[in-house]
Amino acid sequence: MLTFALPKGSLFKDSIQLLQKAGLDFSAFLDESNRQLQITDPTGTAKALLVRAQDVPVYVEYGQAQMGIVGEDVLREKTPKVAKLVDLGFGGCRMSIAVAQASGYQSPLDLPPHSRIASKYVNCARTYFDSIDLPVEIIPLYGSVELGPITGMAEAIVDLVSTGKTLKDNGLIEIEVLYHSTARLIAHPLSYRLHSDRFGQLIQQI
Ligand SMILES: Nc1ncnc2c1ncn2[C@@H]1O[C@H](COP(=O)(O)OP(=O)(O)OP(=O)(O)O)[C@@H](O)[C@H]1O
Ligand SMILES: O=P(O)(O)OC[C@H]1O[C@H](OP(=O)(O)OP(=O)(O)O)[C@H](O)[C@@H]1O
Repeated sequence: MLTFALPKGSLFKDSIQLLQKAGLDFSAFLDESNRQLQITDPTGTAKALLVRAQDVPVYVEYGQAQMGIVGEDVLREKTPKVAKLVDLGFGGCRMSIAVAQASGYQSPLDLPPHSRIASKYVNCARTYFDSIDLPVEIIPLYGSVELGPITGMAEAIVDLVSTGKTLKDNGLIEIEVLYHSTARLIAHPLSYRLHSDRFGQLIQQI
């Protein structure tokens, strides 16, 4: 039986709908009274695990799930050993650097050396600032990263932007886009090679 790791949160509903179009029904996860974290499709041919977005590649890398759906941002941050199969087109957002509008910074190069940068994406942030040779202190956070510059804890943030509303409502502006991200279908590399027919059929349907 094929097992999928599906992300809770922003990508959840689109992931369920996509698999429904491919003939796999995991809509039981949409029922909020159901607290099961693992369900089997009514056809009995596939199973899904409901996990945090950041944990999807972990289940796929370790082989507990043969396939998963996860944002490109998580793949760049975690660099897991998984096969990247298809750009699914939903979950569009960008990884950006933002600062308080009042700070006057218009480019990352305006940031003073040893600035503090708050982020959930510490590796993406580190890679970018290394690439421009600017020494910075990265402050790891787990959410509400926009509070970094507002409270004065950090000069800038590296975070996802989609509509831009969170930045706007908190008086922040984007000064650089690091990359664009959408949801990806990923697979356990060995399973993908061993079951290429089944995977190929499913990818066609998706
Ligand atoms: N505002 C957004 N608009 C569109 N896609 C987004 C947005 N924020 C995040 N995403 C995409 O959805 C994925 C999951 O994000 P989500 O916010 O649900 O989880 P998370 O906050 O990163 O994880 P967790 O809540 O488990 O810590 C991200 O990795 C990204 O690819
Ligand atoms: O540009 P927008 O459409 O406003 O979306 C951007 C917001 O979405 C994500 O936050 P999320 O909802 O995942 O919250 P968290 O990072 O604080 O957990 C991201 O970290 C931004 O805060």
